[in-house]
Amino acid sequence: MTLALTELTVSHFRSHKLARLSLDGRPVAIHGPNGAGKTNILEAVSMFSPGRGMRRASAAEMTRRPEALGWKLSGLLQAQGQSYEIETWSEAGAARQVRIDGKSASQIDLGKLARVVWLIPSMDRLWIEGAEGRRRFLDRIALSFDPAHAEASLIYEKSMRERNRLLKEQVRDAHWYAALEGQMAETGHRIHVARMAALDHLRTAQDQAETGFPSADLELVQTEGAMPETADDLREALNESRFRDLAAGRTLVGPHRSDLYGVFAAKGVPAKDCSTGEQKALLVSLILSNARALAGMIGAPPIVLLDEVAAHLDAGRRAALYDEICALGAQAWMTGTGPELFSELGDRAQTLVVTEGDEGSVVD
Ligand SMILES: Nc1ncnc2c1ncn2[C@@H]1O[C@H](COP(=O)(O)OP(=O)(O)OP(=O)(O)O)[C@@H](O)[C@H]1O
Repeated sequence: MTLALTELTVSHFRSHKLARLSLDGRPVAIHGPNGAGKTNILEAVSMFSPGRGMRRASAAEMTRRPEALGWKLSGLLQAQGQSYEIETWSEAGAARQVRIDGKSASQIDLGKLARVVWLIPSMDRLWIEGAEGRRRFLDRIALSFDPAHAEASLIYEKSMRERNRLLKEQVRDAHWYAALEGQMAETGHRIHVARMAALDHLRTAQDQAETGFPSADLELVQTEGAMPETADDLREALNESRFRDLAAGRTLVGPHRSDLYGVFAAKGVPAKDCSTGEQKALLVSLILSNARALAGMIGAPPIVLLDEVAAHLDAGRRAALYDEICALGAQAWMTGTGPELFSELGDRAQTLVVTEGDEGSVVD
């Protein structure tokens, strides 16, 4: 089975006034000069996944300046052996809407059809910078396996923000906390289970891989103590932590205190101490494992967005990446400044050229 966009219309989105793309299911190699609007196309595709897309931008930031009041993305998606008309849009900075085959739907409904995963340049420092980026990276992987993960994360974060507000205001009345902690315990436990399951899927897929990319030993660790094992344990831990949390002015226990620890398996070196190229190769390896695992689970690999990945790999690894993408049958959308970065793909990919025109980006 395949999972691919065969049409994409990008309207008033970032630098694109109106772009109509016809896709044939092959990987899509997009090249053009800096600032032309290549990444904006990948970002548009990422908006078919639940949440704020690969740049985590607000609806207003994505609206084409200066004239537009909103943006719209529509496409024809081949998924689960069928063709779906999918649309998502935002008007005047309002919450993003979704329609599938003309009917109003949720972002998660769309995410169940359009599984999308990505690697973007800001992830280059993933292993070096703070734990939040690594949690987000893992959550995206978990979400690709189960789009409802997005909902659990949203509810958890909302409840935690509210609890942190109470803590900051030094509210000591237990009854204000009980319901919030109940909700945090239930969703927090779901988040933890989904992350552990995602890691299991990745490990299995890595073991089966013969891609020439290094594999990573991955562990989910807690910044402090251990993650409570059940929802009840987490509720109790939150309850017990109240006085400590009041002193800190924030919640100190829960899945928001988890971190993803990675080791370059063959060398036994923590990912953060690997060379820049090795760190990139580890990320590519993880995204390929994600795609392979998902193909095993739902019968089709996800749509894979690789922003400026080709330029950072040597020719051998680039060829290995392309071979793996083609072997998986994934519709990978890849960007680079010149066509030479995609030469190893030959006619296995479709090429789009993006340039800057008088009225915004032009796609040929
Ligand atoms: N809301 C917006 N309205 C209009 N233009 C925008 C908006 N947001 C970003 N842009 C423009 O989009 C362009 C950047 O597009 P994009 O990030 O897709 O470039 P790119 O082709 O991937 O370039 P690079 O090779 O440098 O990464 C910039 O010129 C920027 O000014």
